[in-house]
Amino acid sequence: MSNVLLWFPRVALNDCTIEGYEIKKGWHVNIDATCIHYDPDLHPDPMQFNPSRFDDMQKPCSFIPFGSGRRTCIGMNMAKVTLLVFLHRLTSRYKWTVDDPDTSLEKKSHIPWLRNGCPITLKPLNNGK
Ligand code: HEM
Repeated sequence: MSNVLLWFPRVALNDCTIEGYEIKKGWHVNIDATCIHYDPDLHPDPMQFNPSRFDDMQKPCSFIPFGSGRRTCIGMNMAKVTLLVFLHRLTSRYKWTVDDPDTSLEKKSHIPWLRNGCPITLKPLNNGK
């Protein structure tokens, strides 16, 4: 599962131990969202495009595309609504034809892409109105 921000930083306010790792006060810690999103223990078969995986309750902090905690993305809800409207328009007003059915992925700078670039053809339904 791809995420926009690959990792985000935090500064430890106190000495602490997380899962056996000692972290000293003042250390800069990067939360590696990419690593979390590709962990097969959290997301079985993580390279598979499977929106139904979100039907089940997720373990806390296992899916963090908008970050987590006090500095969570303040645009999260705006982004979700914008994407909802955008996708609704694309799916309800156009007929989609996938030009190349190959679903294999390749990685570019840690981010997985469809190898074929996902060529599709959109034809407006009802003249796009
Ligand atoms: C799909 C769209 C977006 C994604 C995936 C995204 C992702 C993120 C992530 C991962 C962070 C860091 C959170 C953290 O450190 O815990 C962040 C921070 C932030 N985002 Fe977004 N973002 C998106 C859209 C937006 C939009 C639309 C806005 C504004 C209209 C926005 C404004 C901000 C701001 C101001 C912060 C800094 C918050 C802080 O440090 O307190 N983002 N975003």
